[in-house]
Amino acid sequence: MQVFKFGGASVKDANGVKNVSIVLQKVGYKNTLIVVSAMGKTTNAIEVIINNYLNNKGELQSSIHDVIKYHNEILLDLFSNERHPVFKKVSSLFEELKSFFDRNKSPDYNFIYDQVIGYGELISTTIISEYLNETGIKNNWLDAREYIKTDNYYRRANVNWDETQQQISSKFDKSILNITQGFIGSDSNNFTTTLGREGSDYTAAIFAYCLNAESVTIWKDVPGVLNADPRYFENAQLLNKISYREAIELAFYGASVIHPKTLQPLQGKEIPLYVKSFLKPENKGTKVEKGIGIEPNIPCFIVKKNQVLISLSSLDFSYIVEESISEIFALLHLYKMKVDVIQNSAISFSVCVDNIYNNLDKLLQHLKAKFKVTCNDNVSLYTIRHYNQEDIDQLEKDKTVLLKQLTKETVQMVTK
Ligand SMILES: Nc1ncnc2c1ncn2[C@@H]1O[C@H](COP(=O)(O)OP(=O)(O)O)[C@@H](O)[C@H]1O
Ligand SMILES: N[C@@H](CC(=O)OP(=O)(O)O)C(=O)O
Repeated sequence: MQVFKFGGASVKDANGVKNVSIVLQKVGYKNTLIVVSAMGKTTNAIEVIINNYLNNKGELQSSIHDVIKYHNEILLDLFSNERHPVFKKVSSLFEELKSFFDRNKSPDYNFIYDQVIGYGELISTTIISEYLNETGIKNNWLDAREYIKTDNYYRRANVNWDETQQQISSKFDKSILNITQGFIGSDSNNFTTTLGREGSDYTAAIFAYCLNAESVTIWKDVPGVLNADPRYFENAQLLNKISYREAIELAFYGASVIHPKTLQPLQGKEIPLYVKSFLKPENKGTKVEKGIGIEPNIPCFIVKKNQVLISLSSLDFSYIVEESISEIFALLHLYKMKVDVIQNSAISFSVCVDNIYNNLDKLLQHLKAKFKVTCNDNVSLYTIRHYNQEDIDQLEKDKTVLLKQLTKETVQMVTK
């Protein structure tokens, strides 16, 4: 049993979908589960729909129409016969989405978000499943929400492993080619939940764990895991092999090529993870497995743009120690801030965060009641694993370093 994951970038247009079929034919698809994300930037587009529903009703219909149009163009390119049942299936999914807005009475943004955002994945898998059937790759479409069971912490739900294992063990047919959605699950009341942005890799790992799969392959627009994001660093090099530990560290520091939660279930059962190019599927890519370090052994660079550096000091020169630090962390948790780096001294505390859920203003308001607060937004966080001084000097050139932290293996710098 193997699990394949195709992300939004791999199915951003009709050619991408056609390429999924080519990849499957080249590498084989016996006893395979395919996990797919929403097409291209659909998740961002549905976020716009949700914001319009809540704050800008006048734009709601046109933002829905944009997403329908994008998918219709892909459908028309893939299916020459407009009477093909896929057209009806996709339009009923859009009808369902719209009818949620008509019915909904909840004012809870996180709940609304999760009921709507997963339509990107439901639609993409419907289109791809039908297209593969059309090209002779017979497959079975599964609703991931019937398998991935979670709590109701909407937008970053936690997996209920026992329930999920039970659903997968009792219902999943390993002998056929299955296709399902990444990113979504459901709670005990069967409301849709999501696993956090970019969570489809994690879905693949959850299924792999519960199915005792032999491997997971994430198909990417890059040759594999590189020692740096090629969008920001020239001459990024392919890492042939990395250990789970190293991959967890890279993902944790923000290497967006693998979702951070993905590695933990895989390493638990020593299921290897391959990261390969969907353009050159025959190439080896990167293998993540049990073992030591990285091969080749070179420094790895990670950059997270658009972060926020919050610096706090006490109003009355009292120490910022255990009690106040735990209070600060409670607020960071409450506002779902992703903490990147912290640094503290006697009367000051700095934290660099990723404001993923747009709660910064609320957090700052809360903090200002207790601390003197300064905030630098739009800063970049650079991390180098296995650094040397030359790399640091190179990075620091032309930048203002606001915070720097070194350990034996890792240096982190917040820069403006
Ligand atoms: N260390 C890295 N190695 C390879 N790619 C990286 C790395 N860090 C960041 N990336 C970026 O991740 C991108 C792939 O992720 P993403 O676009 O989210 O794909 P998907 O939609 O398939 O999930 C690459 O195009 C690359 O720019
Ligand atoms: N579609 C979701 C889940 C996901 O994992 O997407 P991708 O595989 O394209 O990063 C998102 O954009 O967050």
